Amino acid sequence: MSLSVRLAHRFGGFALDVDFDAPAGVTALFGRSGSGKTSVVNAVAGLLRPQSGRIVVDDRVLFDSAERVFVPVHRRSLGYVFQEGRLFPHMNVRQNLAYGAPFRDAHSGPEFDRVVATLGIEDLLQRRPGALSGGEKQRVAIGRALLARPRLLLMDEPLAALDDHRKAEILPYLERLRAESDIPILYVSHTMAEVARLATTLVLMEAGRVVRAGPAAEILSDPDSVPALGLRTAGASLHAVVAAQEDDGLTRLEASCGVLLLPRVAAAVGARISVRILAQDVILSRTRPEGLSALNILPAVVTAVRLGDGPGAIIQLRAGEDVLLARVTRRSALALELDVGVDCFAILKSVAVAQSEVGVAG
Ligand SMILES: Nc1ncnc2c1ncn2[C@@H]1O[C@H](COP(=O)(O)OP(=O)(O)OP(=O)(O)O)[C@@H](O)[C@H]1O
Repeated sequence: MSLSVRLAHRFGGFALDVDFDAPAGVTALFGRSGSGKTSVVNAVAGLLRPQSGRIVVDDRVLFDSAERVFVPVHRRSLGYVFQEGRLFPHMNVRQNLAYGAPFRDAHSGPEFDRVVATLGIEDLLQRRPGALSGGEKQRVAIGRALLARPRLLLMDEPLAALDDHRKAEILPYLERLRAESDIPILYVSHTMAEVARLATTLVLMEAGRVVRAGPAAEILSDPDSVPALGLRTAGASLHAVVAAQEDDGLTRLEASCGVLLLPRVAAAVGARISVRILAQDVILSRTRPEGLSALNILPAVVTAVRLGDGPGAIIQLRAGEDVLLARVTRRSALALELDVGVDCFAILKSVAVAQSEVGVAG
């Protein structure tokens, strides 16, 4: 299943002009406030009628300005999850889940059981929304959207109203949804950690336009995307298997480039995980350093160098089968002669990896 979006629309001085495809998996629309993300979602939902363009889900045309096709909101078969769960307060969770579902087995049956289990809401079915936490409400809202059997799920900042703890609690459910559902999910966020963890496809927006679109891992680890992604949040993901939980509170991970030791990662031994390493948390050395407190020193090869206009540089590295980014000064990049093909060592500060940066490998 897939979504194809091409649209142009003008609101006063703001011009929206986008063209992208969203295959199965999570397609994140990422960009600054006011870049046009919500307007795109509204056009796909049928809440905004663009001045021109074409929107197709699978083979179904939802909008085509040339053919004068505009399918109204209620006939688009889309699931929509907002920032606030918007559940009915007088209904319990089971009734909320069944609301709007076109089939009788929405109340019970295998489809119902599967959705409820994916989202871990089995124990909440009799409760009313007033007795749920913010994260639980969002899980129910996602379940309700799924039980309506949508062709596409639209999620506009679904975690924005939650604190970091609740966000971390709900992210594994979204990862499970990504793995188990073949419905494309269009996901709006301006939180890079969330996007890096969930997105399979990334659409970067700036001032109403798409500046990059494609596989998320590729764009996130490309030094040329760093200006659009933000210097402080730029980074790449390492894939690893949890090898052991050590007695001193560290978790031993095995990645293709070597062993990593991180503060306790809440995952079972044998689990495949991905760890996001921020570019600003990587130091480079041409020789293997001795006598450093850092535990994680990985052999790597420079694969790209991007010298910015200012004092900084972004270095892309290959470490085993993974790609890393390092942010260093232009002066260091030149002094260390960090050119493409050069062997070096990437030194990671183990404390730098927050729990929210550890996800299930997609
Ligand atoms: N109905 C409207 N009438 C006039 N201008 C609008 C309308 N809807 C959106 N805009 C303008 O279009 C631009 C894009 O807004 P949009 O909400 O799509 O951005 P966004 O990237 O989702 O922002 P945020 O992250 O803050 O939600 C903004 O400048 C906004 O003021």
